[in-house]
Amino acid sequence: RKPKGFPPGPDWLPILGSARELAQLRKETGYLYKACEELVHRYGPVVGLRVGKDRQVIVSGYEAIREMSSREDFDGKPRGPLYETRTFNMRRGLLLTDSDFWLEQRKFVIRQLREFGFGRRGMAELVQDEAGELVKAFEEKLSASPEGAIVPMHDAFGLYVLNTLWTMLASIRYTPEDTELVTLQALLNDLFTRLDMAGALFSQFPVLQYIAPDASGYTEFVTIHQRLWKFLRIEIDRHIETYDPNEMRDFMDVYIKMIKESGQDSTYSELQLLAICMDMFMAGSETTSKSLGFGFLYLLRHPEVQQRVQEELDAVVGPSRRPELADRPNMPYTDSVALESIRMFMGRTFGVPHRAVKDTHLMGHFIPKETMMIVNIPSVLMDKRVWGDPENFRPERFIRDGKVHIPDEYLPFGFGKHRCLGETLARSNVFLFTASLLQRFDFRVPPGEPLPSTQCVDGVTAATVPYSALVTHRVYA
Ligand code: HEM
Repeated sequence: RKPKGFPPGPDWLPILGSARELAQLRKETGYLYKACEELVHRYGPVVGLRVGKDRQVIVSGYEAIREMSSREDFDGKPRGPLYETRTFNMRRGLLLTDSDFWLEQRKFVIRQLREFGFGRRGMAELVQDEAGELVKAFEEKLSASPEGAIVPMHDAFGLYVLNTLWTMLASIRYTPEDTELVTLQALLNDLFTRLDMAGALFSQFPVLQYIAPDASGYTEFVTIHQRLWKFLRIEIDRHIETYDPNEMRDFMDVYIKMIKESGQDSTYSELQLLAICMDMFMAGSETTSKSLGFGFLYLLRHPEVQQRVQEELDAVVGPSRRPELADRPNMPYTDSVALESIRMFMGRTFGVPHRAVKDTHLMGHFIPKETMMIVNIPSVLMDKRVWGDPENFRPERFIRDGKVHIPDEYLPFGFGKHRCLGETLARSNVFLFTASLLQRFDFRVPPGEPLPSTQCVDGVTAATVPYSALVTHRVYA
């Protein structure tokens, strides 16, 4: 039964709830975010649904999202098999935890990451080094065919983005030869195209875990996560074995120190460390690399944007030294290309869901305790009233009087207490990776191929369709 005053939305059928209407809309429009656009059109900015066992509310538009994200009533994170299976059937990590446990852990993680790299100087060096490695990888591809190489771009960045994070976490750099890591990234990417931020079939209809574990995707979900746990566990064990209390090498060391010092009843544990690493692995690397994937797709479609970035690079950096993060204030156009790349990615991706921790109201509607709140970020980042032409890749939209101006409605990193803690690193990576590649190379559509499509692949986070670029060395005048 719909609770009285619950937000308007599709009918609730027995067992299925609104799942059929939502699935139908998704089929017609091709994407969950487009289906939600249609629901907003029909019912308004706060839409109420029931999908299987989950009572869900889709929150859309700047006003509603800002209000929801800034109120403690909605600071909870969803419960249920999807969210807990990934962390050993417990509520662990940072992405999907709440209450005092999450507050304490989030505070600790932010403080320690600042120590090991988020602080401006440390992070700048780290990101610059990794951008250098990325350029080197492209140089190698070109060494075999100096007249130009066809490079798959949609997955060109994952490893290097992950390295910026993993150096801080565990002093590790991976290479393309680390096959288990490359396989894991591919498996997770693939898995994420079959789930979405609103849940998974086996989570909304938990009985499917038992009667149809394979068909509902449950077995695959568990198997891939077990493989990831094993992979991350090896590094944690290595840190425990070589731990020296007098020499803190990275985040893992300080976390282990905290476990040793804080005792059994504290929120610090090896499983929590493993869950934090897993959250970082997922939230930190694929979001940034997919933003870069969207960015380069639009650069191929808009050679004039690429040329303007290169003109700015020539004027500010020149050909003989590498771009640095310190150049960013003098490169508003390239910085805006980074902002626009992230907008194009999150303009098709939902935020991490929240949960109402008590009976409350939002925009005049009654929201019962335990309702899952789905944050429709595309409704703001693709809002015509805010951006005018949101579908167009137009970095100039962020420039006012020659400086970068970020409107309040630019919220790809969320809002409020759960706001993304990797924003600084993500923006730095997208800026510097883009600048470093465009300083050395030109990117064009391979001869005979059409422009890469802007149709994306739906999933937990949106991805570009696979595409390649013809990469050549830049010729300086
Ligand atoms: C372009 C890249 C990125 C985008 C678009 C992005 C976006 C987001 C969004 C929308 C949220 C949810 C905020 C909310 O619930 O209101 C979030 C949370 C989070 N992000 Fe990011 N993120 C990015 C990169 C990163 C990076 C590099 C890291 C790692 C350092 C990271 C770690 C996290 C964590 C741990 C959370 C959970 C925060 C909490 O609930 O306390 N993200 N991110």
